[in-house]
Amino acid sequence: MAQTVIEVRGLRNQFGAHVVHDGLNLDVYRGEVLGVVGGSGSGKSVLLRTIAGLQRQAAGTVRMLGVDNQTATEAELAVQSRRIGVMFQDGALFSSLSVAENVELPLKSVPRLAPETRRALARLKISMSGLPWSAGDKYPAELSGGMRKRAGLARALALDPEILFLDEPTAGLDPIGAAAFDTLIRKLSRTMGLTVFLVTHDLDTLYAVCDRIAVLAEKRVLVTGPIDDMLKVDHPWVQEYFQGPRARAARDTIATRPRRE
Ligand SMILES: Nc1ncnc2c1ncn2[C@@H]1O[C@H](COP(=O)(O)OP(=O)(O)OP(=O)(O)O)[C@@H](O)[C@H]1O
Repeated sequence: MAQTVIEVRGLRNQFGAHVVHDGLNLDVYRGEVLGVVGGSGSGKSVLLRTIAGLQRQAAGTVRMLGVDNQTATEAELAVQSRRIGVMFQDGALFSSLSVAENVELPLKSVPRLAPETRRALARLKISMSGLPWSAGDKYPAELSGGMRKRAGLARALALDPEILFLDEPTAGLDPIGAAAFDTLIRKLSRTMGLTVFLVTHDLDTLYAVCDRIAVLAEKRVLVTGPIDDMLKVDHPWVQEYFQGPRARAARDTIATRPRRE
């Protein structure tokens, strides 16, 4: 039986009178890649931020890695935050720091880690993210969008997280760069046993990378399941998204692309 690493129950999020989530339930299992989809403004990023501890819910419970975010102590939340990694759309790097310095930053929270070990670990994560060794000395402004994303990924992986949160990892990448990023995510999840919470609009990514999909609509998780199950869901947005011409193209693409375990 798969272990639940994220358990969300009765979640409510709102900004003033604008209710984004209401009665939202979700389970995420250890080692899976969960793709979170939904229309623009359906609350995918807000859900990611709430689970990752970057913002507090108005009501409901969020339990991650056995820690309830409302009853946990500050110390427990600090330990929990070191067990997850978050990669934002544009990498969210500090522009005044080199890539290596950006990746080293989370490692500074590890007590008694010698500076040379920290540097070596940062370089390791940079190469795991598919960047050349030399990229470590570059500043974010000197990198392409795709390289910045990989640098953001390297930083998210710095502390060997158990859960990786990715917000639109392939947005803005050309199709070849996006496919390469999909392959990298799949490889990392399989080799490191990572659980991945992946917010995306990219149908190719859903087909290539995700074990299960969660669809956000009507302020909650409408349905979860493997991508093939989505074709049977009787809901206008789900049908339009998963049965439209782009979905058909993604299915055809993936049929000709070997899925790497
Ligand atoms: N800090 C905030 N203050 C006020 N409203 C917010 C805030 N953050 C998000 N919202 C609102 O919450 C709703 C959900 O936003 P969110 O960014 O989660 O959507 P999304 O599903 O990720 O959308 P997209 O696919 O367009 O990125 C939106 O209507 C947004 O305007």
